[in-house]
Amino acid sequence: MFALTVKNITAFILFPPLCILLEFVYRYFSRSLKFLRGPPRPSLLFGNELELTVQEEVGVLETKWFNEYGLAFRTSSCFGEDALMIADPQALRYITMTSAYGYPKSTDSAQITTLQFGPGILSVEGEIHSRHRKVLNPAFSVSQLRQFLNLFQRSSVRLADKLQYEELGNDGKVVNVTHWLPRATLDIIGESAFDYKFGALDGEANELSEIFKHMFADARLYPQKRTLLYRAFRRSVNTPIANLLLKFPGKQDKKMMEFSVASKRLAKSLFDSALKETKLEGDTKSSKDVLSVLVRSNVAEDSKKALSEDEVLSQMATLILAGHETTASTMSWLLYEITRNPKDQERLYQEISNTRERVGPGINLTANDYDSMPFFNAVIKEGLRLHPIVPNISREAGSDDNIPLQYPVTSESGERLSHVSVAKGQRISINIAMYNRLTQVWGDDANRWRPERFMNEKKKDITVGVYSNLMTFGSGVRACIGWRFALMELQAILFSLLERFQFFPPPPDGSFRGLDDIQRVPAGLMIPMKRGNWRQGVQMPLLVKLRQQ
Ligand code: HEM
Repeated sequence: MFALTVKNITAFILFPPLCILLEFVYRYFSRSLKFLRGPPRPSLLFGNELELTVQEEVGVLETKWFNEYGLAFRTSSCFGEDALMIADPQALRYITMTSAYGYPKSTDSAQITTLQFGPGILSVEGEIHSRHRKVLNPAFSVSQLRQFLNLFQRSSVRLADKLQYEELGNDGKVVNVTHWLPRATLDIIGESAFDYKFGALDGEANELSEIFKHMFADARLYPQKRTLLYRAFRRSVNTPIANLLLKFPGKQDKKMMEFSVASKRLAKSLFDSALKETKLEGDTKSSKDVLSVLVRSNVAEDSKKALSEDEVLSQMATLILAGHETTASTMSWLLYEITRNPKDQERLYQEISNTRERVGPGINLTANDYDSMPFFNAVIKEGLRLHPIVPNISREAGSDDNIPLQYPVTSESGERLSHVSVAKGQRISINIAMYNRLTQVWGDDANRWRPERFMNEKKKDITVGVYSNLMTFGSGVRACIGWRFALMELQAILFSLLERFQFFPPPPDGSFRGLDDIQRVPAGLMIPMKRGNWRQGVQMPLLVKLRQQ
C-alpha cells in the first residue's frame, strides 16, 4: 500500500516535466520554419533568444543576420521554438496594415503589457482594441493637439531655464540630458492629458518619478537566464495556466507591477474627481482632452463607446508611460546626432534664428511656423529613422497564412521564396530598427546620418508606417496613437534648446571615451547608456554651453 502511494506521488511529480520534455522534442522535430535559412542555434534550450537579449547594443546580431539571410529569416527561441524575423517592406505592410488584426501581438508581449498596464489599449486585441481606439482617437486629433502647443512651448522653455540656471556655469557643463528630458515630457503628458501637475521639472518628489528613474534598466534590461526561460514557458502554455503563472511574477515582472500599482493609484484619484465633477456639473461634450473622453466613455450607454473603470485606469497608466519616456529617449538620441554633426547643428541654428527673427522675440511659434522649417523637420525625421526607440515589435499569426515579400529570400533548399508560409501561432519579430536602415529603401548611405534625404523625399514603391515611410511609430491599426503629439513635442523642445544652447561631445573621462561610448541598450526601449557602465542607469552626457547671442 505504502509502496503504491510512493509510486503514485513520484509519477505525479515526474509527469509535468515529462510532458514538457516531450513537448520540446515534438517542437524541435516539427519546427515550423525549418524551410527558411537562419543563424545556427547556439543552445538547444535558449536557441538564439539569450544571445539576442544580452547583446550589448540593439541590433548588432540582427543586422549581421539580415545581411546574411535576407529580409526574412528564421531564429530559434527558447525550448526549440522557431521565430520569424522580418524587415521586408511588403511583409511589414501586409502584417500591420493589410491583415491588421489577423496578426495580434505575440502572447509574451501581451502578457508583459498586461502586467505593466492592465487591460489597456496596448494589451487588448480585435474588437476590444478597436473600441479602445475609438474612445481615445478624438483626444489625439490634429485640432485637439494644436490646443496643447502652448503648453508644450511653456514646458520646453522651463526645461531650457532649468538647464541654464540650475546646471550651467559660464563655461558650460557636461549634463546628463536624460536626467532632464523625461521630467519635461512627464510634466507635459500630466498636464495635457489629465490636467495634473507632476512638478517633475521642479524636482517635486512623487512616487512615479522615483519608479521611472531605474524602471527600464531594472524591469527589462538583461534578464537572467531563468527569467527568459520562465517567460518563454509562460507564453507557450494555454491561457488558464498562463493566467495562473502571471500571479507568480519574477523579479523583473515585479518592477513593472510596481509601476502599474502606483500609476493606477494616481489614475484612480484623478478619475474619481473628474467623474464627480462631471456628475455634479453635467457633461457639455465639448472637451476632448484624454481625461474627459475617458470619463465620458465610462458613463456611456452605447457599449461600442464604453470603457469599464479598469480599462479607463489602464489607459491612463499606458499614456503616462508611453506618452513620456518614448519622446524623451528620442530627444536624447536627436541631441546625440546633432552633437556628432556640428555643421548640421549650425545649419539648424540658422534656420531656427531666421524663424525667430520672422516671428519676433518672445512670441510663440504656431504649428505652421514649426512645419515651415525644412531642415529642422528633416533633422527630426532622420533622428527618428536612425534611433527608433521601440526597435522591434512582436506579433503572431492568427491563422495559417502566406506573407508576401518584396525582396525574395533563398530557402534552405536553394529555392527562391516570394512568400513565407506561416502556421497559426507563429511568432514574428518585426524589426523596426532594421527596416529604418534598409539600403533597398533608404539608399546606400542608409546607415549614415544625412537629414537631407528627407528634404526631397521620393515616393517609395511600398509605403509603411504613419509618418514619412518610417516604422518608428509602428504601422496600421496599432500604430502609435500619440505620434502627432510626440512630433509636436519634439519640435517645441528642439527649437527651445537649440535656440539657447550649443551642444558639444563630452570630454573623455577615465575609461569613458566620449560619444563613441554611448550605447543603444536593449531594455524594451532603446535606451542610452555608457559602455560597460550600465549600472549608472540611463546616460547621455553632453557638454552644453549657453549660445553667445
Ligand atoms: C517618439 C515618441 C514615440 C515613439 C517612437 C512611439 C512608438 C510607438 C510604437 C512603435 C507603437 C506601436 C507598438 C506596437 O505596434 O506593438 C506605439 C503605440 C502606442 N503609443 Fe507610441 N510612441 C511615441 C510616443 C507616444 C506618445 C507621446 C503617446 C501618447 C501621448 C504614445 C502612446 C501610444 C499608445 C497608446 C500606443 C498603443 C496604440 C495601439 O495599440 O493602438 N506614444 N508607439
